[in-house]
Order: sequence, then structure tokens, then C-alpha cells
Amino acid sequence: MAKIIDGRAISAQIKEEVKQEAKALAARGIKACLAVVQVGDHPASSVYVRNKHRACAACGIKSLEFHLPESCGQEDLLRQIRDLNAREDVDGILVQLPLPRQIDADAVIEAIDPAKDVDGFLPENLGRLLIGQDGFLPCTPAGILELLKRSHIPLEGKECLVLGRSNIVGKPVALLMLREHATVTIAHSRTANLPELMRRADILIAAIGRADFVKGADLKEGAVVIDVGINRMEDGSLHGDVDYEDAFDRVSAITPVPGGVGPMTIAMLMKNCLRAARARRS
Ligand SMILES: Nc1nc(=O)c2c([nH]1)NC[C@@H]1CN(c3ccc(C(=O)N[C@@H](CCC(=O)O)C(=O)O)cc3)C=[N+]21
Repeated sequence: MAKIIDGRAISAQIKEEVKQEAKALAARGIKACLAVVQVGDHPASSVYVRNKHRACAACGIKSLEFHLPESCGQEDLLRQIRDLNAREDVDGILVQLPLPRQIDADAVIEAIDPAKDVDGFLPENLGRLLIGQDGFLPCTPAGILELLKRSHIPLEGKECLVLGRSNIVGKPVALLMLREHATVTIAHSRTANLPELMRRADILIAAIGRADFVKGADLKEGAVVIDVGINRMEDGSLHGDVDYEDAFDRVSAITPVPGGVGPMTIAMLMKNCLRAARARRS
């Protein structure tokens, strides 16, 4: 029987821990504060941004919303970020992605003060991860590690396959697994021997954005599957990158979609906000 790794329950537990820590900080007169910057009205973004504000409210973290029009220019957005960098009361800055075409997203992200980079997207924080120094970890990779740890899944010496090589999930999660002493392979669209790699993996982390791409027969018997995919189907339902029904009887543990990695991303964002507040103000 496969164990369902319940991201909703684990994220609720983390948010409860953050709430207690936020309370302790507040007792010292420090109110942690996250600024969320949204540009335009990408439909998924509005939902995610609302979820982030809700999580802040539940954890006792103040959240501020800055909504710029779809047509806004690069300079407008940079001005907003410089303003938030300078504000004493703002601990974390999150610029919701994707950004409209006219905006250079890298330049915008890199304008954020590294001490307020609660997404962990800046070269400074990703570089720290690479060389094993403390910094803000990107929320989805950090959430994946937390799911594995709190589910008591051993990583040391295990074969871990990461599908996908993005800067915000694939590459950093591979580094985190390596830090935990797993043997890590990163596969992508040009990988020649994917079937062989999938059959060998003790832990498979799928982050490629293709609905139901991984089938049960692709997996090693008893593998642990972490599904980062959030693919919206025509009927409105959400599917992961792994065919959940098909994989279920073959794996030892698996994250559902929804209710797996997604909620953990937000929980780890809360954790990063609190950490930023503590580091900046005490
Ligand atoms: N600067 C920035 N930081 C981000 O962290 C960031 C971003 N931009 N842009 C978009 C992606 C996506 N993302 C998700 C967070 C939570 C869920 C989540 O909670 N998902 C629920 C379901 C939500 C639904 O129903 O759509 C679940 O999987 O159970 C999903 C996706 C953060 N992102």
C-alpha cells in the first residue's frame, strides 16, 4: 500500500509553528511583514497571491499588496522594488511571476535586496546553496525536502532522479538532495536514457510541467514520488506530472496533486518571511 504524503497536513503543521514564532517575535515588538507585488491580472497569479495573503493572515505575518497595471514599464516596477527595499517595516519582497513580456524579469528579481529575497530566487541565495552557505532557500525545493524529512524518508545513499532543470525547482532541489547525501541525476528533454534512469530511481522528483508524463510502469517498485507538476486539464481538474492512479500501486509513497508540494511552497514562504524578520531586526 502506498503512503500518501499529505502536503496539506504537513504545511498546516509548519504554519502553526511559524505562527508561534511570529507571536514570540511580536512580543518583542517585531511584526514580520511580506510585500507581494503583482503586475497585471494573470488569472492563476491572482489565485496564488490571494493564497499567500491568506497564509500570512493565518500565521500572524503582516502582508502588503502592491498591484501594478499589466501595461506598467520596467522603471515603474523597479521604482516599486527600490521603495520596498528601503522600507524598514518590510522584511520580505515577492514579485509574483510570470511578468508581462515588456518586463525583464531577471533584472527585476535582481533589484530585490538579498536580505528580503524570501523566494530565494537571487543569484546570491542560489549561489549560497551551491557552496553550502546559509541563505534563503527557494520555497518549492525547501518544501520538498521538508515533506521528505517529516515523512521519515531516508535520503542518504539513495538514487534520486530530478526531472526538470529550472532555476527555481529542478536545479536547486537537486542541490538540496545532494546536500542530504543522495546520489542525484538531473534529467531533461534531451536526456537519452530516461526510461533506464526512471527505473533505477529510489526517489523521483518530477518538475517538467507535462500532465501524467510518468506512468506506473516507468517506476522502480517501492519508489518515492514527489510530484511538483500543476497542470490544469480541460475539465478544470489539476493533474501532476505523474499519473497518480497508475503509479499508486507501484510506489511506497507519493504526493497527490493538489494537496502535495503546492501547499508546502506557501508554508516555506512563511518560514522564510519569519527568518528574514528575525535576521533583519534582531
Ligand atoms: N515569485 C513567485 N514565487 C512563487 O512561489 C511562485 C510564483 N512567483 N509564481 C507562480 C508559482 C506557483 N506557485 C504555487 C504556490 C502554491 C500552490 C498551491 O498551493 N497549490 C495547491 C492548489 C492550488 C490550485 O487549486 O490551483 C495544491 O497544489 O494543492 C501552487 C503554486 C508559486 N509560485
